[in-house]
Amino acid sequence: MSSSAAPAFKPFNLALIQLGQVGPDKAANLQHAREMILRAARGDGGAKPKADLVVLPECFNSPYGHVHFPVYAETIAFVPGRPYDVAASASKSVKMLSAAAREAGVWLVGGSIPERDTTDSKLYNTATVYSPQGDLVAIHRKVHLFDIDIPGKITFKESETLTGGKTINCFDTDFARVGLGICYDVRFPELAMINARRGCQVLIYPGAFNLTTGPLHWELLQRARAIDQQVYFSMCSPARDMTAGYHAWGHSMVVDPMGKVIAEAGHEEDIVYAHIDPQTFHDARAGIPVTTQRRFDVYADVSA
Ligand SMILES: NC(=O)CC(=O)C(=O)O
Repeated sequence: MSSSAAPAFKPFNLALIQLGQVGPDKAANLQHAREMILRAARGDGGAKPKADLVVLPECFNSPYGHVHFPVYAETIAFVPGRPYDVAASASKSVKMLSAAAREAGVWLVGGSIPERDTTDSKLYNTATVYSPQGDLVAIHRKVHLFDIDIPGKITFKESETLTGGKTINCFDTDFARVGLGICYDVRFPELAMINARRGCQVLIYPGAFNLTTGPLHWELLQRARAIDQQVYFSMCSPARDMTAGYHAWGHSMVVDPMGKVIAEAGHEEDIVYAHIDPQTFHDARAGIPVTTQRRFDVYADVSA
């Protein structure tokens, strides 16, 4: 987590890969993700502007489900602030993502993958981030585990095999400070607030809502976080696959700091592009100055 001043917010192009074909064959998942990263970075062969920052969805290299996490888990052993040797990494996913970011020359939020910690063998749902040089610059372990039980609809218990992360994470690019979360983390405004109060102008959460919670909450939560923190907020989902064990909602989305949805996918494989304009961010904060109207004399500052 950076404690320095955030970089000046500059315009940039964001591309979300709503990845399809995520099946049991990890090598095939990685190969397909790589092709889509290169395609997204190049603006779909020139049809769209080239992307500066590309995002993959939650659990892009493995089927989504607690039984799969131990089988697909990879060790990463990233220590913030220390140089990371991608070539020596045991993670095939890290190697692919690093090479793809470097080849495409883009910042890359590499969705999330099941991760096994090298010291205690605990499993995490972990996002990794790469610079255009292919350096692994940040990770985020999903803090809030997706444990829900809606009778007759959906029961899911990530905590059967996963442990929740303990840190709040962001990274600096040459155009913005970007805060990270993963899926269920969006339901906890504190995480978004802390990253926003630490200077993030953009919050990105790989995610995979489902056919029960997606229609009601996916857009609402993103617009809520965008408005209450006055930031760009974006979630990137896998495409829906009704043959898979988990049916993702899709609808990868980008919301501006006024709460307007500026880009949205359907439920099939797609790449969604959005131009991120800092003026909207500055106008939102100038016009509705909640960032300077907080009453920490009345309630606690959770970001302190
Ligand atoms: N999959 C998740 O982590 C969260 C989700 O689907 C929801 O909150 O709903």
